[in-house]
Amino acid sequence: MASVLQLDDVTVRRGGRDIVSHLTWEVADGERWVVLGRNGAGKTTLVQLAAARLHPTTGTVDVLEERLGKVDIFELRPRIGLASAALAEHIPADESVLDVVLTASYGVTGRWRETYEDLDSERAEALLAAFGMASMTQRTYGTLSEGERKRTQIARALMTDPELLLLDEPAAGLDLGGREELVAALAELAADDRSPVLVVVTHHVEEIPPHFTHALLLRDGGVQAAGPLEEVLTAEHLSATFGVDLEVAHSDGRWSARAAAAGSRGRRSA
Ligand SMILES: Nc1ncnc2c1ncn2[C@@H]1O[C@H](COP(=O)(O)OP(=O)(O)OP(=O)(O)O)[C@@H](O)[C@H]1O
Repeated sequence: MASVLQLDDVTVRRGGRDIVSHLTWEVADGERWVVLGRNGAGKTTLVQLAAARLHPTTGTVDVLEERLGKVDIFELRPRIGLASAALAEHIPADESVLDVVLTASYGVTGRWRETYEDLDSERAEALLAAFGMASMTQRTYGTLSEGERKRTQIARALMTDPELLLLDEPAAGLDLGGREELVAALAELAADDRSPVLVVVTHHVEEIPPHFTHALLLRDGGVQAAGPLEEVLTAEHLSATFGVDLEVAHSDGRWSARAAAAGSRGRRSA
């Protein structure tokens, strides 16, 4: 299987501190990854590296078999879909939902003088429909609920038909219904062979969609554990990652975790 992401002994130094430290991680074609870790663990920094928006201080990063520092990043970036809070801040509130998705073809936010082909519009509409937004394409982005905004951002990230899709905390700020709708949409995406390789950052194992295959647990900028979900999402690994004694459960493709009951140390599930 082709390597989609290959980070080798990567360190990112900021403010005199290593915020990612000697990190090695490989993602292959067809895989669907979740990245978990406590606040400040380095998840967003890792996504920035994978999105070719940040270079490592030391070590090497290959994205879609292109080495950062050697490849023209403006040719590489359209092959990568990214949805993050930082990018969403640049979406104008008065932009129509359809244009939010359509402008991704030009790597811009905010429509100006670009001309779009009918095929582009059809694709944008189909993507919005796939995320339950068919009836809202003419609404302005500023009038959407947080859940609707998140689904619009993912449709936008898919517009360029990327080979790698990176979603940084797509469920942040959603209510329970919104989270479940998003998880269902991501499960459908994950189950489809034609989908890009997926990497989703989250704080909560409850947000891992069915059909996801692998997990990376980050702690203090390094790898706590990485590999197939069932091997990585153990009570031991998650407890070490979050610094809390946790119990983990898994059923019907969904995961949950909570603080271990007093006296339950040593008889954790999963
Ligand atoms: N430019 C910078 N200068 C100094 N420190 C930075 C810089 N950017 C990030 N950091 C620090 O690096 C650490 C990792 O940040 P990052 O945003 O990658 O974490 P995260 O795991 O995404 O956190 P969260 O879950 O809170 O979003 C944090 O402690 C953050 O304060």
